[in-house]
Amino acid sequence: MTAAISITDLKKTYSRTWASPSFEALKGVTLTVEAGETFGFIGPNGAGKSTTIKILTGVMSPSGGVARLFGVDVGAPESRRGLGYVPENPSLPDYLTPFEILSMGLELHRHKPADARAHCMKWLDRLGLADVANKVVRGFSKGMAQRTALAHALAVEPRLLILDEPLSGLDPIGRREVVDILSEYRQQGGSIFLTSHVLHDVERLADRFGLIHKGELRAVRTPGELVGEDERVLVRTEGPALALDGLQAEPGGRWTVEIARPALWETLRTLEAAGHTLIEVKPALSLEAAFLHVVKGA
Ligand SMILES: Nc1ncnc2c1ncn2[C@@H]1O[C@H](COP(=O)(O)OP(=O)(O)OP(=O)(O)O)[C@@H](O)[C@H]1O
Repeated sequence: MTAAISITDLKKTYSRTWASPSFEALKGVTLTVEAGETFGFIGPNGAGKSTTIKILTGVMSPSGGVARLFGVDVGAPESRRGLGYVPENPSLPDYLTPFEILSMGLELHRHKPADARAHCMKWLDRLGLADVANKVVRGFSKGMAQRTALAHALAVEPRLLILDEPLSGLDPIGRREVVDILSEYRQQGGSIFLTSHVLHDVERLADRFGLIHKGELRAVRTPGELVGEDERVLVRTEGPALALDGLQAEPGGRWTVEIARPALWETLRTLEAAGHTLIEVKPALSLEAAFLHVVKGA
């Protein structure tokens, strides 16, 4: 089957301006995202994530290499057939309503559901926007704008969703809802390419992660591989204060401590002896830990 995304030796150099020298933002990235796969593109600020997405979506051209969507070079407009794209800060026409924006999306993509009105309302409702469906988007919060852009992308029933930091403007409940919606899309066979600074946000969603740093793809891993590589665990408890290295207070008498895996049982015994109740133990799958580990080992 043709890959949803195939990128070979992709390069981007931003040309010199009066204020700054030329800059190599992508130094030859190669990766493949299979149809039906969810790929998390993870990296710190300035790593080259948005540059990659802008090339994939035809917003800018590469300086070298090849990128294809479903086998079609991204330079050709046909490559964007069936593509749903949500940029990091979606700029919506602020004189339109969410309903009008979704309706326009259907027209542009020539997507003709049996009842277009009901179809748009279904997606607005799904993204928690039914109450504001007919209000102009001027004055919407970043989260609401992001939800509108996501509803717009999903309403065209895309075969590929490209999402730049889709969770960044959302509160924790919003994040969970959007992760659920994306999981559903994925279960129905959709392909997703999404970026994030925060591994934790996408850990439930992605089949594989690509770790990008300074314009280079340092590693591609499954969540299982990352957890296996991570030798640190996070313990959360509730109870009285005690002297324990690295123990940090959270609101409401709760505590967290990140420790090396071999120290787990001893730490648990210490916390239990101090009268603590265990809330959770989980791999300390922080971006930093996983990323440093992989980069060091690469
Ligand atoms: N138009 C531009 N001109 C010059 N340099 C640019 C331009 N756009 C991006 N860059 C630089 O290219 C590098 C990669 O930027 P990019 O936006 O792709 O990173 P990112 O991984 O998406 O980061 P963030 O998480 O902050 O969005 C950064 O150092 C950035 O400053």
